[in-house]
Amino acid sequence: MKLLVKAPAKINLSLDVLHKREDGFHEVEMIMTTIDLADRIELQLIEKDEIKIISHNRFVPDDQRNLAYQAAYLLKERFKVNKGVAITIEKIIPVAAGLAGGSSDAAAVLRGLNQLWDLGLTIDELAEIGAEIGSDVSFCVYGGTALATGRGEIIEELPAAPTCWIILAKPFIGVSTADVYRRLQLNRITHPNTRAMIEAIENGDYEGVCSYVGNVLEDVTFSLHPEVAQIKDQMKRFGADAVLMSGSGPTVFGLVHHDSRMQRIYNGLRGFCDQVFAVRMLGERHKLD
Ligand SMILES: C[C@](O)(CO)[C@H](O)COP(=O)(O)OP(=O)(O)OC[C@H]1O[C@@H](n2ccc(N)nc2=O)[C@H](O)[C@@H]1O
Ligand SMILES: Nc1ncnc2c1ncn2[C@@H]1O[C@H](COP(=O)(O)OP(=O)(O)OP(=O)(O)O)[C@@H](O)[C@H]1O
Repeated sequence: MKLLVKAPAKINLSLDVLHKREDGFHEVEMIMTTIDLADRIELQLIEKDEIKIISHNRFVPDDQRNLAYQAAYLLKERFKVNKGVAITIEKIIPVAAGLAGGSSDAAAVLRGLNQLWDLGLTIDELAEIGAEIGSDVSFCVYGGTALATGRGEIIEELPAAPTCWIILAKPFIGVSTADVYRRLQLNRITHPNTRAMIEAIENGDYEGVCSYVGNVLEDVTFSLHPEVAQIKDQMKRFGADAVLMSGSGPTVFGLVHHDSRMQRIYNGLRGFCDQVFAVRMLGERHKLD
């Protein structure tokens, strides 16, 4: 038996850090939304009682370091499943890019194996299990648009953000999320206005969304990799309505309303970025069926 599951990337429309916690993680307030840039995951039941990862991307581990493996392992152990699965990952989302590629693969495996192994878990239960794998996995289990708090695993659904083009530009570098959080200087933060962003989303106010984007991790990554700040400046100069780094970076995204301007920015960036995409937001939560 075989199942195909989509694993969409996320962007952070805003990312605030409130304080550092006793457990070493940071207390965050993030507005996240899924976008139409997705890995494709194929799950196939196999005879042998093992978890097999197949990926043709040299940056993606094919063993227990893979978050998709960890998702399958958690379900298998917890629910005493004695069936094997082969997980083939067709990687479309850039790796270590701030787009939650690995987390989304793990979330897709949780949703898919819930079906394939007939576990009958609710989406909330899957999200709770996801939090054991990584802070972004719970959000990825749900998808859509949400406020994420705690270390990122407490999810409150929001209405879909006003629709527009998302232009993504990733320079040829990877960023370590742990390193960026470690270097963050909490006393130097200018906090984004998360409440105003939520209100703008609830009112379908595109200009409001554009004016309240903010990410406190930007300055850390900019100081480590000045080319990320340069891409942000370029995208602004080409005329994006709002520009922000996603997560811990290095991917920078621009919000753009008009098709013609999207095309101009896309063409302009392709000259000097490793990867450039123009996609839409997904808007809707995943459905379990
Ligand atoms: C930057 C974001 O991607 C924004 O969505 C997330 O906050 C990070 O999510 P993630 O990559 O799933 O993070 P995890 O795999 O749970 O953690 C990676 C490392 O980032 C740091 N980390 C992560 C989340 C958080 N709220 N505080 C942290 O300090 C911790 O050092 C942790 O060891
Ligand atoms: N399924 C996977 N896809 C990609 N990378 C994975 C996967 N599983 C584990 N990894 C490892 O995780 C590291 C970070 O990759 P990932 O693409 O998930 O980062 P990210 O998009 O920055 O994540 P986030 O936005 O959640 O911080 C990679 O360098 C890779 O070694």
